[in-house]
Amino acid sequence: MPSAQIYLLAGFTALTLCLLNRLIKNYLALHHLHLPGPILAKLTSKWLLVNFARGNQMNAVHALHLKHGPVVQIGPREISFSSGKALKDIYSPMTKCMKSPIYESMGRPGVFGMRDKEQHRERRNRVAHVFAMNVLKELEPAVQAQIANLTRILGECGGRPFDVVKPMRMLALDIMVGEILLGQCFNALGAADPPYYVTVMNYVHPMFSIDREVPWLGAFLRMLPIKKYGEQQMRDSIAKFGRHSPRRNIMTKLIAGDPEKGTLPLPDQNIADEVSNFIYAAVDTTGVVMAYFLYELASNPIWQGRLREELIIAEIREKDFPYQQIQQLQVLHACMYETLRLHPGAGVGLPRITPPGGLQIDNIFVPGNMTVHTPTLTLQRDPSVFPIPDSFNPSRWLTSSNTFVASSEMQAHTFIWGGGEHNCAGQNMATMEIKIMAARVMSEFKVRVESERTHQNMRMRDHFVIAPKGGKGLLVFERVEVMKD
Ligand code: HEM
Repeated sequence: MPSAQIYLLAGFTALTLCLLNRLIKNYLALHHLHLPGPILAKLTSKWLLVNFARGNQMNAVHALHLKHGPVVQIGPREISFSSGKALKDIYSPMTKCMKSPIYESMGRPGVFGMRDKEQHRERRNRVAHVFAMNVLKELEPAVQAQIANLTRILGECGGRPFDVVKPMRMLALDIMVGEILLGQCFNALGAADPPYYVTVMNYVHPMFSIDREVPWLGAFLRMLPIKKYGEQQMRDSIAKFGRHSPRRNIMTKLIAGDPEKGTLPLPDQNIADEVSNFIYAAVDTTGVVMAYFLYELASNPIWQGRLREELIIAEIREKDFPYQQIQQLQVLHACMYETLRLHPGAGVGLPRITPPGGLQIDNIFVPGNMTVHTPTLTLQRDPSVFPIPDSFNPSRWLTSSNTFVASSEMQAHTFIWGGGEHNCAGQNMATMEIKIMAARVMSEFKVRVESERTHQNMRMRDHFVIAPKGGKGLLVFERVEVMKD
């Protein structure tokens, strides 16, 4: 009778053969294309997963493009393209690519995670009314009040170093989730402890992608309280205000539907799902971009000066910061675009799957069911389109008479809000918040970086959404002298 060692050896050999078989299959999947890329990435998707888990996917892929050019293989069945042509092939409204399965693990089935094109189109139409410009107008007073709260806190700091990272996230939470989504104030900005589900969100980001590779962890994800958050908030809203409340927030608007267009409200469960996903889509993206906006202005006093000059000429402060006018400011727009070029909320490629019959992408025929993407960070730092790409230079977006302009090449290499049918539904809301914040803060304060440490801390990492590596960024805000006639 064979001994236990022989069984063990047989088991080990079988396992090794299985693994080898898998690695060889992986290696051969795209071998005929002879693409550059790390050998490990061609053998196993764990190369990308490890980089993701370390918050290093965006930087690792960017480094590969700098080394190898516009096409690199980053997984056995995964290719990253960095040209404007590829961007069009993968993400245009007519593309045959669809969102990759990873989106199904990003929260609950809502407009963000829906992969089926028909289903997505129907849902997007059903929620579109809450993102309309007239809704923005109604929401402006609440946004203004929250940002006035920020400038009050900055004033109270009295020139002491102020960490912009956590407060900007809390501000986005107060505005996006509190005021805009739910119509109730969290007062997270300035609170000693953040609301509980912020802590949960910190874990959710990395878990999403781990769920892609280690599906049993999905079971754990489904147990997190963030999943139930939308439901509780919706029940509270209906109990407090009824189903036909004239109150101005997205929750009440979703519950009421869009009577003007005859759009019926979604079933309650779907509303809860959407609200839960909007929280994910809205808070960290807007919060981190605002933090980087202040950081870039602090690092570039010349642009701070030019922006302040524009604000003074337009008498924005005297007129109490009306968004209708802030919206028209060209230097402000250029500064915001330049911030988003360098620090796109989502800097990694947004993963898409090629159609079963394959697809020609930037002169390469990619077989069906492969993951393809265009990393936003790399695209927006293409030196042939944006010279000296790592430097903050809003003048690349401005004519000599300070009019915002983007050449067709620049447009083709800008992917701040995603594209095609999946472009960001909340981009107007985010823009309003970012611009009012910058206009109010720059009208009242001069800002500078505290020390070299700030630059180190603000270097970027990402877990789909970008974040500062050091988790904080100390800036010093000092009141601007108000000129009197
Ligand atoms: C600076 C802030 C923001 C940035 C940079 C940003 C960026 C993006 C990007 C790149 C996408 C495309 C994702 C993909 O295709 O995988 C997206 C989608 C989306 N965003 Fe935003 N976003 C921001 C703020 C917001 C806000 C405030 C909301 C409000 C709820 C929002 C709601 C959404 C939704 C619902 C989608 C999914 C759209 C769809 O697939 O139909 N975003 N966003």
